[in-house]
Amino acid sequence: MLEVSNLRKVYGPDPNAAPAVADLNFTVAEREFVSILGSSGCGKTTMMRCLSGLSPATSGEVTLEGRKVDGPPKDLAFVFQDYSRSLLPWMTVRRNISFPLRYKGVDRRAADAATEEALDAVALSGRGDRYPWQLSGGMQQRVAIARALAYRPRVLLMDEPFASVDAQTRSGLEDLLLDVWKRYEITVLFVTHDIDEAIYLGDRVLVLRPPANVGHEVSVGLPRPRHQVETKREPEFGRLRGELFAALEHRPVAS
Ligand SMILES: Nc1ncnc2c1ncn2[C@@H]1O[C@H](COP(=O)(O)OP(=O)(O)OP(=O)(O)O)[C@@H](O)[C@H]1O
Repeated sequence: MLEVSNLRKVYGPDPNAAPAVADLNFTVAEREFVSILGSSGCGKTTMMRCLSGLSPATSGEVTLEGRKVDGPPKDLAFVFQDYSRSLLPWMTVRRNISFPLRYKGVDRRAADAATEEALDAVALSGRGDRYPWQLSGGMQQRVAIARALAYRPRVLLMDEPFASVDAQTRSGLEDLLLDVWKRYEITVLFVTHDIDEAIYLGDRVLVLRPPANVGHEVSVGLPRPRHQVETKREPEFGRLRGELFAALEHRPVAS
């Protein structure tokens, strides 16, 4: 459903300058969960901005269900790392979630219903009247996820969304994400620095090498539903971790 073909992105006016993304090709199937790993500065955020239509590609293209992405598609939502900047502090949690829906033209009743359902999905039903700054970091990130879900996207792009929360909150958010991914039947692209998180969540893991292109790819055959302790104890989990670690280090990958 999502196809990236020969994507290239060069910042600045000189097209011959070093690209942030070059020769990037991959496809994502409907309802697939694809994790993306890559070293710092290799171009992951740039790639996500091109996929979301927020940043124009220098060449190549991204298509979503056969249609070229040349601006933010209405079927797509994104959640970024910095929730403190993505939520509007002067609006209540409920308004933060419903605002994009109203902006999209959804009528008030439907927007309110979608907002309540999304709040419930992220276990924040009782917090709709709070302001973001009255919530913990993990709760704020759940609001950002609820906002994306209420929007009813078919594709969800997430750029290191759990990087700024503590380890325990993070595992809770991972399981919440897997739950809503299944329930809402969405397609997810999830950028992370964390090898374990990439394996735990994904159907597939892509390793980007600078300038962002797919240097290695693994399919994750671990059964679902996944379990934070049991899944990570599986020998296959350990094998994948070793393979991805070597791929990130640009070492030959043992098969
Ligand atoms: N707006 C910009 N203008 C110019 N260069 C940029 C801009 N944004 C990013 N870059 C450059 O593009 C390259 C890739 O950056 P990008 O933020 O996409 O990497 P990343 O893999 O997401 O990094 P990190 O994991 O540290 O967030 C870097 O060399 C960066 O300096």
